[in-house]
Amino acid sequence: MASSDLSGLGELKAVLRIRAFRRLWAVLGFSSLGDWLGLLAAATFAAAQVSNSTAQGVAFGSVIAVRLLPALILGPVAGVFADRFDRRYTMVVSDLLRFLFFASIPAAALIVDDGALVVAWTAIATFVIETVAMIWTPAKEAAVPNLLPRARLETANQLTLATTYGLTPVAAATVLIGLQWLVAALFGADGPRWAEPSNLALWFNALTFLATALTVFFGIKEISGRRTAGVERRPGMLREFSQGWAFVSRTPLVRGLVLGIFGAFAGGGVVVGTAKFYAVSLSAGDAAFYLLFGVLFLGLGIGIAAGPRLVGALSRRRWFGLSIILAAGSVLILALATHLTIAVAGALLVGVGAGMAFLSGTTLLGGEVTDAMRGRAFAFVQTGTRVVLMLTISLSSVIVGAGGTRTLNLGITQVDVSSTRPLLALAGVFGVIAGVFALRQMDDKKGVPIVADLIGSIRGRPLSPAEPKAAQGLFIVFEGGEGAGKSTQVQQLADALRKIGRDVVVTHEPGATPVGSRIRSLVLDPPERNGDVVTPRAEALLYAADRAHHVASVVRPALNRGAVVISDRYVDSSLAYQGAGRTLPVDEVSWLSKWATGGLKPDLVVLLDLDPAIGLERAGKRGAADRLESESLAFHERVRYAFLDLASADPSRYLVLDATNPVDALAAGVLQRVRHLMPAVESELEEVLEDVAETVTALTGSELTGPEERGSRV
Ligand SMILES: Nc1ncnc2c1ncn2[C@@H]1O[C@H](COP(=O)(O)OP(=O)(O)OP(=O)(O)O)[C@@H](O)[C@H]1O
Ligand SMILES: Cc1cn([C@H]2C[C@H](O)[C@@H](COP(=O)(O)O)O2)c(=O)[nH]c1=O
Repeated sequence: MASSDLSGLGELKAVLRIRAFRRLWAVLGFSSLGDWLGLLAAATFAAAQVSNSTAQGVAFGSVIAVRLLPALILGPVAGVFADRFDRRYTMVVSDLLRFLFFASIPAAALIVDDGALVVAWTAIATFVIETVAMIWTPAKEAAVPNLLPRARLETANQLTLATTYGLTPVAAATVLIGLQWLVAALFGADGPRWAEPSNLALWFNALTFLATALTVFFGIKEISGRRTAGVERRPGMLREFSQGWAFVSRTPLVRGLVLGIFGAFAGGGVVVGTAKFYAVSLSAGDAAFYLLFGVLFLGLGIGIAAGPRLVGALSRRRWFGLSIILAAGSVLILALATHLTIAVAGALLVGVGAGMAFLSGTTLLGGEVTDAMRGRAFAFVQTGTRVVLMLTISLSSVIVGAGGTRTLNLGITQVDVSSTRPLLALAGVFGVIAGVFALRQMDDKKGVPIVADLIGSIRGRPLSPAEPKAAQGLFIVFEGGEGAGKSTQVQQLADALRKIGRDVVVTHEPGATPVGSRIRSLVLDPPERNGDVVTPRAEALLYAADRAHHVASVVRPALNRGAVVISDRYVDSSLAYQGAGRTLPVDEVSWLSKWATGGLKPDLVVLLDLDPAIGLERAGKRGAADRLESESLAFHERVRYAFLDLASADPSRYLVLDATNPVDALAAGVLQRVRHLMPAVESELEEVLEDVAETVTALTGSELTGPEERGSRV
C-alpha cells in the first residue's frame, strides 16, 4: 500500500461512486470473506475429524500450512496467467473452481466415513483452492488500475486493504459464531454431522465464490478487453525472495522495517495459531476462539483504517516502533489473561498494533525504497508476511497441540498451565525487544521525549526536536499585569548586576527588534479606522512570531555568549493574555510558544502581582491606553489569576512578589533570589544586597513582606 492515511469520507465516496470499482470491491469483500471462512472452517473442520489433542493440533496446523505451499511454488505462474488471458474469464473460472472445491470438502465428509481420508482430502482441496487464489488475485489487482482514475488509486488501495484485513475476517468470525448459536439452538449438543458449524460454513463459503463468479461475469464486463501489460512479469517467487533479501540485508532502515513487519505478523500468527487451545485454557469453547480471531482482525482493520488519524503527525518511524511494542505488549496481556474479557481486549490491541505496524511500515518502505527496487521490496514483504503468518500459525498450533496442559505443583497448591501461555509470553517478550530495537535504530526525533510526543501528536500538536539549550548565560523574565512595575524592576536588576561587572542584556516583548516593533504596532496600536480588528488567533500568532524572532536574534545569541538576559515579558504573557484573557485554549497557545522558542525556558520568572485596578491606574498616568490596556477589568483579572496559577504550578522556577511593595524593597527581593542562581558572584551580590537592605529599612521602616503560598512569594 502506498498511502499513509485513510482518505476522508469524501474520497471514499468518490471512489465508490465508480460503478465498476464498487462492484469489484463488493466481489473482493465476498471473496475475501470466503477466504477467511475457508481458512477457519477448513482448519477447525479438519481438527474435528480426529480426537486427541496432538492430532487436532497437527490437523489444524497442516491445513493452514498447505495454504502456504502454492504461494511458494506457484507465484510466478500466477503473474503469467494474469498477463496472458482475459482477466474477467480468469477470475470467473477461478471462482467457479473455488466454489466446487470448497463444496467438495463437506461433501467428502458426508460420503466417506474415515476421518483421516477426509483430512487428507481437505488438505488437497485447500491446496487447489489456494493455487487458484494465486491466479485470481493478480488478475484482480491488475484490473483495479483500469477501473479508476490514477488519483483515486491510493484510496482504493486503503479500502481494499481495510476490507481484506479488517472487515472480512471479522465478518467470517461473526458468521461462524452465528452458525454455532444457530446449530445449538436448532439441534442442541448432538446435532447431525452435516449440520456441524464448520460444515455449514464451508457450504456458505462455497456459495460466496459462486456469487462472485456470477457478479464478475455479468456485472463487471469492464474488466475484459483491457491492456494487460500493467501486470509485472515476476522473476519467480524464490528469485524475488533472494533479490529482495539481498537488498533488505544491505539497507539498515529497510532491514529494520521488514523485520518489524515480519515480527508484527509473527505475533499475530502465534495468537491465531494458539487461539483454539488458548480459548480452552480460558475454559471457553469454539465460539471464544472465533471471537478472539474476529476481534484480532477487527483490531487489524481499526489499526489500518484509523491509525493515521489517531496518531496525527507523529513521526512515521516512531509510530512504526511504537506499534510493534503495542502489538507485542498486548500478546503479553494475552499470555497473562485469566478472563475472556481481558483476552478479548488483548487480542483487539494486538490487532490494532499489528495493523498500524503494517501500514506505517509499508508507507515508510514506499518512501524509503527507490522506485527501481520498490517492486521487489514489496514482493519480498508480501511473500514474507504470508510465509511468516502461515508458518507461525501452523507451528504454534502444532506446538501447543503437542504441549497440552501441564500441572504445576507449587507445594501448597497445583495450577494447570496451558502450553499456549509460555508460547505467547515468549512471542510477546521477543516482540517488545524487537520494537524497542526498531525504535532506537530509526528514531528521527532523538531528544524529544517519546511519550510527550505521542500525546502531543494524538492531540494534534506534535513536539519538534528541542533546540540545544544555551550552555552559559542566565535567562530571567519579569511578568505581571499592566503597570505592575516590570520595566522598573528590570532596570533595577540590570543596574545591580552591571555594578558587579556582569554582561547584561535588557530586552522586552513584544517589539525588541525592528521586525518586532512592527509586530508590536500591529497588536497594540488602536484598531484601524475601518474597524479591522486583530482577531484572537491572529493576535496569538503575532505575539508568537515576535517571540520566535526575538529568541533567535536577541536572546539565544546573548545567552550563548554567557550574558544575563533580562526580559520584560515572555511566554507566560501569551498564556495569560491570549489564553486566559482571550480564552484561547491555553495548551494550544503554549504549544505555539514552545514551537516559537524551540523550547527555551527562563531560569527564573519574577511575577509582580498586583490588583489590575491599581496597575491600570499606574499605567494610565503614562498616557493613552493601548489596545490591550483598554480591555475590561474582568479581562485583566483573568490575566492576573492565570499568572498566579502558572507560578503555583512550577514554584521552583517562580518568584512571586507583591507589587504594592516599594520599588527598592522589591529589587532587594529579586536580588536575593538571583544570587542563588549565580554562585560564582554570590559574595559580591551579598554586598550589594546589604546596601539595598539598609535602604529598604530606611525607606519603609520594615522588612520585605514574608513568603506566601503561591510560588515563593515575598
Ligand atoms: N513598586 C511600585 N510602587 C509604586 N509605583 C510603581 C512601582 N513600580 C513602578 N511604579 C510606577 O508604576 C508605573 C508603571 O511602572 P512600569 O512601567 O515599571 O510597569 P510595567 O509593569 O512595566 O507596565 P506595563 O506592562 O504597562 O508596561 C510607573 O509610573 C512606575 O513609576
Ligand atoms: C508578550 C505579550 C504581551 N502581551 C500584551 C501585554 C501588554 O498589554 C502588551 C505589552 O505591553 P508592555 O507595555 O510592553 O508590557 O502586550 C500579550 O498579550 N501577549 C504576549 O505574549
